[in-house]
Amino acid sequence: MTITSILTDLEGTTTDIRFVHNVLFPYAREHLASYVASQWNNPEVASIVKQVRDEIDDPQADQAAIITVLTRWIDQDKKITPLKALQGLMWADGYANGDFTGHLYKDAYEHLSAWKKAGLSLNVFSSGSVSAQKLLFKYSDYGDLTGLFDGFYDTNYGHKREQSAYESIAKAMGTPAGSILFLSDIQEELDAAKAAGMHTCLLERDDKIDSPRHKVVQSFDQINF
Ligand SMILES: CSCCC(=O)C(=O)COP(=O)(O)O
Ligand SMILES: [Mg+2]
Repeated sequence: MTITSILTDLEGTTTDIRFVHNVLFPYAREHLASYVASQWNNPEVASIVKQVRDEIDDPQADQAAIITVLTRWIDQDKKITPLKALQGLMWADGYANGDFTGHLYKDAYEHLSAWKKAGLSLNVFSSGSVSAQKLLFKYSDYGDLTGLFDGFYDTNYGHKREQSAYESIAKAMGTPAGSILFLSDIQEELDAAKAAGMHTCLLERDDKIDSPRHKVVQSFDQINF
């Protein structure tokens, strides 16, 4: 197989799931009410509020109702596009204030850097918004790594367990699916990517994965192509 491009998931693949669940999500939950209240008239937030109202099919939902819904979605780890967009906006403050830096496994950092040097195209597909993806790499544990990447894709291209999302991303990348290697810790995401014609590799960072349907590795050190 000739791989020219990498498409990688973040949480559980390049980045410790505990950073996302124990640092990023609680930060967004803690700041949600004050952020929505203070930014209510900000056009970007107003557009997110409209998307939330559409999602819950309640065009009259007031500020308190919107905050309640978003808080519930955070608690349920819902991968809903307007929640992800809002989280990205809130995390910008946390990163800029130095409250946290974006976690990246050392092996991911080393291999992404080496692959870039070798001429591969590097791309991200995460449920986190494109802004949130860029923040994680701009303020990463290894400094500003945004320059490593050629493309960032989020759920505006479709959900990560849907084949059509991978087809749309391959099209946007201008690369045949058969030349793309998709990396993820979630089998259903890899199933969808494989159905779209991509090569796949399953990252098993912490827990053993039962009956793997894809090539399994414990770190980027073991990825060969
Ligand atoms: C961009 S960092 C935050 C990640 C996030 O919000 C999330 O839901 C994780 O999704 P992933 O698709 O990277 O597993
Ligand atoms: Mg993941």
